[in-house]
Amino acid sequence: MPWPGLPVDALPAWALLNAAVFHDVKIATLDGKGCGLVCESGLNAEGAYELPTLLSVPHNLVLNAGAVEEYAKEDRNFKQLLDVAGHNSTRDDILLFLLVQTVLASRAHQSSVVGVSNPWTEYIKFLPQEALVPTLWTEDERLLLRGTSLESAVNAKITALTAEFDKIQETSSDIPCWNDLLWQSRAVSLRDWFLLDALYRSRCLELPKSGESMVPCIDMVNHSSSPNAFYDESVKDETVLLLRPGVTISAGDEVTISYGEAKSAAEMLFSYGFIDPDATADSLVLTLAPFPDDPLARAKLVAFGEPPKIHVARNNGSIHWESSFAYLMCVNEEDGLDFRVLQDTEGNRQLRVFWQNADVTDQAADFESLIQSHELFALLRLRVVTIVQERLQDQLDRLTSSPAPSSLPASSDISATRSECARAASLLRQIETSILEGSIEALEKERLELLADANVVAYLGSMETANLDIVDEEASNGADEFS
Ligand SMILES: C[S@@+](CC[C@H](N)C(=O)[O-])C[C@H]1O[C@@H](n2cnc3c(N)ncnc32)[C@H](O)[C@@H]1O
Repeated sequence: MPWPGLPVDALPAWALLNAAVFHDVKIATLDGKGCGLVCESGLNAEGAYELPTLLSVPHNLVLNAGAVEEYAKEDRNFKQLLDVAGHNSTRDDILLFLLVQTVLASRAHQSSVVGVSNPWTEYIKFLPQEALVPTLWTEDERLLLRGTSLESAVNAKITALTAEFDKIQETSSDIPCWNDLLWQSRAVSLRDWFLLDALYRSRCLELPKSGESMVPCIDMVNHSSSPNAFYDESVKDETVLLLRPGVTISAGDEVTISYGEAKSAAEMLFSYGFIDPDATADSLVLTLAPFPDDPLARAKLVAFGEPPKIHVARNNGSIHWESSFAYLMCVNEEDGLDFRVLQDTEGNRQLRVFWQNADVTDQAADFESLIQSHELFALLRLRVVTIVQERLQDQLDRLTSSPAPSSLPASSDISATRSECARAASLLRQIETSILEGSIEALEKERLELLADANVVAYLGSMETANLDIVDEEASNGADEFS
């Protein structure tokens, strides 16, 4: 759709009309970051009893689950759309609302029987029409993520977004007014849906009272690893941007908040389209799949109930990793694992998980605790460490065998990629390579320690003897056949 746009210079007029108040700050265009908020005169929160307010936004402008419901009460056509295509999550409902506002904004000069205008119909015109999040990268650009933890995450998100868009089209095409407005005139494309998703992800906030929300004007504030401001909800239910305690800022300084100190480089790039090398948590998350030849693989996945993952983090040089599924993955029937399908009196069938004859269905996601007291815990831990180490090694091999953006010749496809994407991908690759190398080394150390554990040595010794006995037996059976 022709994306509606307004210059950001017009934002103060919108703010005035809608009672959003800027105090000593203004919107400005900043190098490499799009728009941002800049201080107009010096402010000081040192020893202040009341922290200086930089921006206040009335509650009626906050876009959250409740606001979408309220809008649906005013607009029965939107209610119909929401009823067939929404009500799955706050995010989905907000995206549907934004989709409608965008179409209304882009058709402002044309008469339409659907859609009630509201402050967001205008505000959406100030939002950027581009976002550097990888779901909006070109195919060539996405190749730069090969081997990083974002490779599969971005592909999965693209598949999910495409399915969402197809579903909205399918369910709303039966409603004549929405069919006319959204689909028949081809007003909306899949790329629009990707952009709305990117805008939502990079601009939504978690407010103490209003929950997951988009807040106009406050969503213009950029991120810094040493932020000078923070947002909150006031007693009057306004969303306010306040100067941080103890902070002094001068005219011309940029006002910034933190988008989350605990976010990894991959999360920052995925949600916001940039990586702040000073402020990302040294961590990564990888998917984990059960052994392809495990006959219990399907049951384990169903019992676990969520996509299996490995989390790795490095704090002050020491590695921490966690993978609940790896514990379930490494136990089998001979260890005491069992699955039974039980049927209740109403005929509903349910998969139950048993560990050493006890029903542990409710603890299936925490097998680490369940096996702590097992006499062969060290052996089970060795299996888990080996699984995790092999998965990380596979990832590292994939990462290092795909060429880094900077090592590609100018004539290669890299020239078809934007430099911001190449820079971000290159930084992500460096960060993840270093975490993977450090983690593999730590896991190898633990693996060697476990191999020296007395119980493990005794168990492996007994297995070797048993194997030799089988070989002897087979050899003597073979001799019989030829005698
Ligand atoms: C909440 S919006 C902030 C307003 C945005 N700059 C604009 O022009 O509308 C978040 C987006 O701003 C940009 N951004 C914020 N902080 C940044 C930073 N420190 N470095 C680079 N880009 C940043 C990213 O594009 C991010 O997705």
